Amino acid sequence: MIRRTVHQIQKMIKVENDLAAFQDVSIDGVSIDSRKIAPGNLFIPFKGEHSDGHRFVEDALKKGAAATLWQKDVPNPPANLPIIVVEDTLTALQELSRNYRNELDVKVVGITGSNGKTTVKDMTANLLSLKYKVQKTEGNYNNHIGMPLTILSLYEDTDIAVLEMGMSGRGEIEFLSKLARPDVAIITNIGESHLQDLGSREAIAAAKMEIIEGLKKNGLIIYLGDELLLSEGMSNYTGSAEIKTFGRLSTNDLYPVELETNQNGSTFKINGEETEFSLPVLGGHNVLNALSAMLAAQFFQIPFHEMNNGFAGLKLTNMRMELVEGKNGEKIINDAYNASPTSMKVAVDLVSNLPDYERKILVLGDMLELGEKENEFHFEMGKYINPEKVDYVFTFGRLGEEIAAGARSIFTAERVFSFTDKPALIERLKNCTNEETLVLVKASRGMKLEEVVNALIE
Ligand SMILES: CC(=O)N[C@H]1[C@@H](OP(=O)(O)OP(=O)(O)OC[C@H]2O[C@@H](n3ccc(=O)[nH]c3=O)[C@H](O)[C@@H]2O)O[C@H](CO)[C@@H](O)[C@@H]1O[C@H](C)C(=O)N[C@@H](C)C(=O)N[C@H](CCC(=O)N[C@@H](CCC[C@@H](N)C(=O)O)C(=O)O)C(=O)O
Ligand SMILES: Nc1ncnc2c1ncn2[C@@H]1O[C@H](COP(=O)(O)OP(=O)(O)OP(=O)(O)O)[C@@H](O)[C@H]1O
Ligand SMILES: C[C@@H](N)C(=O)N[C@H](C)C(=O)O
Repeated sequence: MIRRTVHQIQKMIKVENDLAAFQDVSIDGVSIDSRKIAPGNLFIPFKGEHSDGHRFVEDALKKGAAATLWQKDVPNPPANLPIIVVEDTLTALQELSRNYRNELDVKVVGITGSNGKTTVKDMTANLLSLKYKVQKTEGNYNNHIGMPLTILSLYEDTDIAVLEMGMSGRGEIEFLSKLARPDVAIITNIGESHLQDLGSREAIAAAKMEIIEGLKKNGLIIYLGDELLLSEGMSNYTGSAEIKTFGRLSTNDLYPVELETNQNGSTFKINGEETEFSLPVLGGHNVLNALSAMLAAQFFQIPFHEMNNGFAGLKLTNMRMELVEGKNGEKIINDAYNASPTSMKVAVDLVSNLPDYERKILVLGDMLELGEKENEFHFEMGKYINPEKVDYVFTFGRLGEEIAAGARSIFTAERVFSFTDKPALIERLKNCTNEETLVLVKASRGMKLEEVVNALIE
């Protein structure tokens, strides 16, 4: 992580006060939360929804912070302390990370897309770790605050940084890409996430393709070639970066052959290779995610035939197709981190086609931020479920009731239950499960459906 003196920091960001007395103070890492200060940190206070981080500056210093930023418009900065006054603490965080990134000899893989960013980030980091010292976005730190923090956590000797770039509006990916200046840019897919803000899938695709704006000239663009919005958008690309596509279609640079999925994961081969790859994570969509990671690893001279070792120990960030067991012996796929129609259909397909379960139950909640067609998306989701492959449908939330309505148009009524009260759903669900049952739990982050999973486990 970043290690610089106050003297050096003064050259990296615009400072508004005299720091002569603190020139040799050395910072080691950055924190935005005084409750998580590590010795030597630079504390960066933000004004938040509930409180102003400036209230915790002295506490942060007492807890071992070496120095702290202070936003100029906040009155009464404590005197005679290593306090660096700046115009705006968020801008200062971003500029510090931009300049730190440019001082490092690190290569960067930037990942965006509607679904799969975190998964592809984990896969790519695993493959690159076969040969390089790699750091990656932790958790979901992928926005205008999280990504700069990730960059500032990089060590001087890190070879490759794998950075997740998230967005919910136009211009956000361009900002992140120009800050991180990736060598490789991956666009996982175009779904419906953030339709509310962007208005159309075309606009979502355009927003994701902003990742090219900061891409190095001799870099590589990797995208889902099956997605027409991307292949059309990329047909206008006139830059000098290389382009590689992945997908199910054989028109892609990389595509799976002999793909088999089961309850332990998937096995597959790729065009032009004899190696059989084994992916220990559920879902055919994760094979596509793996292909994009493989193209990134190939760019850094890791041969395809060595990549199985990178998949072997793969553990995805939690709540992404996470298989756990409940108290009744039921298997639960905890896919509760987030949901959009594309990702929910992929999860329903997986459960519908997994063999060896006597009973399959879907627990589906609201998919948020879908805009004015949200009811239609949910009703269609309900109609998408196959009553010959799924036994019961439980829904949670206001929009979940639309899923139930859609399901009831093809299921008999006693197989569809809709709830707006989580304890009631849990109670009913517990009476439906045993060791031969498979349960899928999935909804948008805001629904916190992991609480259902936790209730089944505890
Ligand atoms: C700045 C910050 O830390 N915000 C987090 C904080 O928010 P809140 O406003 O509630 O803070 P408070 O008012 O409580 O406190 C103000 C500050 O004071 C600090 N502090 C407080 C108490 C104390 O004793 N000591 C202190 O120092 C405190 O740390 C504050 O800095 O808490 C919320 C709840 O935990 C957090 O959610 C909030 O985090 C914000 C949202 C954030 O952006 N955090 C980033 C680090 C991050 O990357 N978070 C990711 C999620 C990113 C995300 O949503 N990505 C989207 C796509 C991008 C959309 C983009 N348009 C956007 O706006 O995000 C996606 O779909 O993936 C994560 O947490 O996983
Ligand atoms: N290629 C894909 N196609 C469809 N759904 C996917 C794909 N990859 C992952 N998913 C699903 O999308 C959800 C989120 O996965 P992941 O966290 O990897 O994506 P993300 O883009 O980081 O999500 P978010 O933007 O919500 O943080 C999970 O339910 C996962 O199963
Ligand atoms: C935080 C935002 N980017 C997001 O993921 N929204 C989903 C839909 C949610 O919060 O549920």
